[in-house]
Amino acid sequence: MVTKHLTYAQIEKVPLVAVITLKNIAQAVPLAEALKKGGLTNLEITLRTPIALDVIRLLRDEFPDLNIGAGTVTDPNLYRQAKAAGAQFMVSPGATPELLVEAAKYHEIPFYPGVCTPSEMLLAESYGFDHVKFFPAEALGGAKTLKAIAAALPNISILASGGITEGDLADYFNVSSVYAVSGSWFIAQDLMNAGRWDEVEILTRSAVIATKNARSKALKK
Ligand SMILES: O=C[C@H](O)COP(=O)(O)O
Ligand SMILES: CC(=O)C(=O)O
Repeated sequence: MVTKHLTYAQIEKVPLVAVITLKNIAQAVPLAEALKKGGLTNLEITLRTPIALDVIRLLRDEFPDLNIGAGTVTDPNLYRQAKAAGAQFMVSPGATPELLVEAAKYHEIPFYPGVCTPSEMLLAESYGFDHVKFFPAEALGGAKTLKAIAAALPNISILASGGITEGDLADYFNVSSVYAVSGSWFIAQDLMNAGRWDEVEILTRSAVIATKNARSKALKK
């Protein structure tokens, strides 16, 4: 069983991860600044664009106080490249045995294998990963599905992602095994393209406050 890493604990402090896909590297620093001012510290840079590894390197240099991870880490080679770029955590939409073996070599870097089913959760756990990403959460039935799974697999911690918006947060955090959510609903591409960073900051602050409220209400139950 994986011990609780520093970065798992860091995500748990503000249990919200921004999922960021950037095509323009000039947006990286102003976006990270807006997210940071809004109170968010966990940034997942998806490896879906050619600049993604450069963005990770840049943000690690510029924001030593933020938790910068890599998303869409779909094979061992991408895992190694993201590690070399300085990613502090790794996320995948799904996982192959080869990827799980590679990630298991570096348990100091938290890895969230993507899962859809209890079988995939058990497979991830058998490689030592008890924190997984449930993706695409809303399309898979969202909190209702997770509640049913948590009844049988209460020790697998869930990062829920995919189609989640602010109004869904209470439902997710009411599921005992959900420890964090991730998404992009507060990072509107049109605001970024227009350089309206103040508005990104406002949306981020709202998402952070809603996340903290949803979790603290759930913990009091
Ligand atoms: O990694 C996850 C998703 O791409 C984030 O989902 P979202 O863009 O639907 O919030
Ligand atoms: C969707 C997802 O989990 C990823 O891109 O990493």
